Amino acid sequence: MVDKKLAGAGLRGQSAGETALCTVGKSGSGLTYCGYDVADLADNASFEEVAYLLFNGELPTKAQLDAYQSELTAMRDLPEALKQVLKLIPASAHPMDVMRTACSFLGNLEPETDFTAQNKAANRLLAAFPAIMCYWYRFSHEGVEIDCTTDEVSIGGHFLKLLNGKTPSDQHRRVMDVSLILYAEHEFNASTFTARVCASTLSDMFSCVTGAIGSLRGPLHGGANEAAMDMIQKFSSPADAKVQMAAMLDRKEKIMGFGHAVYRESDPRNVIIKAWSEKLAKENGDTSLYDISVACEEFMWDTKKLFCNADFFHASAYHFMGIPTKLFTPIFVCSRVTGWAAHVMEQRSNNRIIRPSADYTGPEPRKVTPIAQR
Ligand SMILES: CC(=O)SCCNC(=O)CCNC(=O)[C@H](O)C(C)(C)COP(=O)(O)OP(=O)(O)OC[C@H]1O[C@@H](n2cnc3c(N)ncnc32)[C@H](O)[C@@H]1OP(=O)(O)O
Ligand SMILES: O=C([O-])CC(=O)C(=O)O
Repeated sequence: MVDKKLAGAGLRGQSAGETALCTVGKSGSGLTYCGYDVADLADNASFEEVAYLLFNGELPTKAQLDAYQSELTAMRDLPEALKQVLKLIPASAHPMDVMRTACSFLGNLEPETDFTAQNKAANRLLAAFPAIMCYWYRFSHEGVEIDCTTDEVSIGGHFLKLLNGKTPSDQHRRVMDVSLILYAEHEFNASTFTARVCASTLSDMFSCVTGAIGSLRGPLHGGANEAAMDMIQKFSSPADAKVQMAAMLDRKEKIMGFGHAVYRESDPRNVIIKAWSEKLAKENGDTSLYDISVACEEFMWDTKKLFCNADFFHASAYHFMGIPTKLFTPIFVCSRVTGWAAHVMEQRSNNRIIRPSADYTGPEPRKVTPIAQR
């Protein structure tokens, strides 16, 4: 019998194509990238190794990784014209709109002229996104025009240094690295499917990624980490969290950061980022927000059998590292661009335009009544 939750609207439970990139809810802990368990990658690899894996199908050797990191580092700076555009975007804009506009604009300046340039386009976006986010944020919020290059080797460290203007701790660098690994790829989720649909028309990489950013922005998808933060900050204690969440459920509100379209009992990314959130809370000497988050997790499981997805403990973990809440979902972009681009490449390698059918529910065929008689 078909699981009710995996049937019905939203194409739930239906296969919409093939992929060699990822399994969700199948083997190992429930999430694999090119055959590697995400927990194994989070323990034993860097985000750049994962990006290389997604783009090439195999983990790099040390020499390949060094070359790849050098290539990415050289692509970090932003063109002057893009900086000018970023300066025009007001502080009141949502950073996801900034990411979408900047991605699209970079596609005007450095178009992917043909598909032989797809790796270059993907790597350019991967290298440039942290600077795009931080250049706009620091100019619009602090009036500072930052240098978009840093001496940080990792993308996570580079982002933290651009954001704070100082060298991050090893611990914060590592948490960012793990976070970027956890968010990198997730099969046919809404934003990746957007990218694949766009790719299936033989469109360019920048258009595919721009569309994907728009899909990730919503609170039912990547926007949930920001929404979860807004929610937990309103709770004054674990007991208050439970009272307020019960009221939210009575009002039939969705609790952001809980539930999943595919996983049924847990999201394997949660246990990993939750452990880092706890470590960071202790390091900060204030575990109250972590304790509130744990109370939310217990309450949702006890009352609704709903579990934390990848987004929930990312909220407190990022918060403990001093990252502004509105940048939470853009960080997801900095990571998921690897999965999106890998899927675009995969779609192109065996393409047929994605064009499903619809079940018609409208009126029976009828004749146009002349406008004067309607
Ligand atoms: C990285 C990511 O993108 S992970 C997802 C991030 N999104 C969120 O955290 C937003 C909150 N969660 C949700 O809205 C949903 O769980 C989704 C969008 C992730 C999945 O949606 P669906 O596949 O439709 O969920 P599912 O079929 O499991 O829902 C089962 C029931 O639980 C309810 N439910 C699911 N999640 C939640 C939630 N977070 N809060 C309250 N109720 C929920 C549904 O409304 C549904 O109730 P019903 O049977 O009375 O209609
Ligand atoms: O798979 C999904 O539907 C959403 C998700 O967890 C992700 O994109 O990481």
